[in-house]
Amino acid sequence: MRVLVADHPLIAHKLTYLRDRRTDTPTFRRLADELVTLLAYEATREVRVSPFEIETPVAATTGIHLATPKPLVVPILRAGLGMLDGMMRMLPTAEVGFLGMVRNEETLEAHTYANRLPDDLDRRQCYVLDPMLATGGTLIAAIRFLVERGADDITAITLLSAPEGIEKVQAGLADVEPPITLVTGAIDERLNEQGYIVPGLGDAGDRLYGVV
Ligand SMILES: O=P(O)(O)OC[C@H]1O[C@H](OP(=O)(O)OP(=O)(O)O)[C@H](O)[C@@H]1O
Ligand SMILES: O=c1cc[nH]c(=O)[nH]1
Ligand SMILES: [Mg+2]
Repeated sequence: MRVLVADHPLIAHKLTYLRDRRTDTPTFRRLADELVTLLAYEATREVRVSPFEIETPVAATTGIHLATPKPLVVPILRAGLGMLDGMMRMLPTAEVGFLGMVRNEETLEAHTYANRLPDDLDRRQCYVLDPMLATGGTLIAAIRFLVERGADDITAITLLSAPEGIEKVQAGLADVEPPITLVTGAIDERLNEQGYIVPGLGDAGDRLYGVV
């Protein structure tokens, strides 16, 4: 897996306010939305395009547009939904599929409770959205799901990642053939005993949806 940390002062600035426990839910949501648009710029560098003929008021020219089949954006419910609008602003014609996954707070195992994805993802480029990569269990399960259905190029976008989780994803997907890229806003210090990212931002789902 290729790991890209989007190293930019605007991203670090917005992440600082996102982390701050004093940041209220509406501001948290807005910052998550803004951050994903910045991360999407890096994450879509290799989005597939095809030539497209147009005429400007001055001359005929060849431009590009998104190739078909269109990319698939997959937010992982619940917290990944907070990144969907920002991503769709960047890729307005992409298709959206949903995966509902939740971590068991004791065992930290990821459990899939909802799947609304196309059955056939043959040759599809997929963008997985989840703000947090902690132990990595959720991302491994989500990526395996997509690969089993034929996805041939997968980019995960996270706002924060833990070093232990990145290592686990590398090891857990070592046998997976399609190229996998992780674009993240920052790699934090570590996980704590409860599997939370340190310093992190707390529970992303709770902070996005006002459960405190
Ligand atoms: O890397 P992992 O250890 O698997 O943890 C990361 C997952 O935990 C959070 O979701 P959570 O299970 O809290 O569900 P939620 O989005 O509904 O809050 C987060 O949004 C990731 O999906
Ligand atoms: O720090 C963490 C780890 C998992 N899920 C979260 O929402 N936050
Ligand atoms: Mg949660």
